[in-house]
Amino acid sequence: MSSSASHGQKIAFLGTGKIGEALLSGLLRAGKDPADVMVTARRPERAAELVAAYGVGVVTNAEAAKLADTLILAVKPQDMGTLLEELAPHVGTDRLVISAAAGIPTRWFEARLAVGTPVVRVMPNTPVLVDEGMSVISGGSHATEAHLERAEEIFRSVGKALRLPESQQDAATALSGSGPAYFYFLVEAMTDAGILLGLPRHVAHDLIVQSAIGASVMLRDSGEHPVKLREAVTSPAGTTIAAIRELENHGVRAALLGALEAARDRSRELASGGK
Ligand SMILES: NC(=O)C1=CN([C@@H]2O[C@H](COP(=O)(O)OP(=O)(O)OC[C@H]3O[C@@H](n4cnc5c(N)ncnc54)[C@H](O)[C@@H]3O)[C@@H](O)[C@H]2O)C=CC1
Ligand SMILES: O=C(O)[C@@H]1CCC=N1
Repeated sequence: MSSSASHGQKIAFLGTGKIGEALLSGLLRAGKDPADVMVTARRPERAAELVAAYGVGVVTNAEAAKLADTLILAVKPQDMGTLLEELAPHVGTDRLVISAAAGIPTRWFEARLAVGTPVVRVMPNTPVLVDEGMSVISGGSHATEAHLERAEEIFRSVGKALRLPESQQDAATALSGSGPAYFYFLVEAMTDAGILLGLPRHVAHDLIVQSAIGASVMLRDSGEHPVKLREAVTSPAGTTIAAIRELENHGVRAALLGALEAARDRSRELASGGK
């Protein structure tokens, strides 16, 4: 991973909840100087926690706009309207505004910021906490190649970053933004299945988690199609095909198609910071 994430540039996190803190910790691990990082927080106790854990500065949203070169907005889509009202008068067009919010398009920010302010939309995911994030990046109408590279440098320091047209952001949100949750859900359900089969919970957990890690590394590194990898596990008249038949009988594939479509649709609904 890069050890020079936006070297010397000052970065502010506006909203330091789950994803904001995950990104913050990743940037610091990648070598970013805490003196160049600031956060904003609504509650003083939260601010104190972040200072104690990371040694970064705490500022107000307006101060962040004045002090930081790059502003990473990581509040809920529903809170973005209030944040922008507070922030917009202080953001110069020489700042880069990066939004990590689901759904909200760059044009929504551009309409609220001074004309010409560069905006980049990014959909990261929580594995940025372990430097295995997947971040999808799209530029708004005033974002130059240099702005996109600055955003890429930040998000590459905590995993992979991929540029996609903004029209594909809602789909990317459904796949990689929410994606880790689907795997956790599966692991949780399969651990319960282990309990049903009589294994102690910690044993079931360890068996499934290591299987997930092994399968993930093979998916990434083997160059094989997932169907091939599954076929290699599925012995004739064996155990795996008995399980696969149950999954097919219960429409798990169709459920996944429907689930990701629902996530994509919800992202679209959040386009205006909706409820
Ligand atoms: N959690 C995830 O896996 C991912 C979340 N996102 C996006 O990141 C954003 C944040 O999501 P989470 O971290 O899950 O939510 P969260 O609720 O954990 O964090 C949001 C934080 O923003 C703070 N906040 C709200 N208004 C503020 C304001 N005006 N000034 C300063 N701080 C303020 C809240 O106090 C809270 O700490 C959302 O827009 C979401 O769509 C994107 C990718 C993945
Ligand atoms: O659930 C959400 O809305 C956020 C966006 C992607 C992952 N978490």
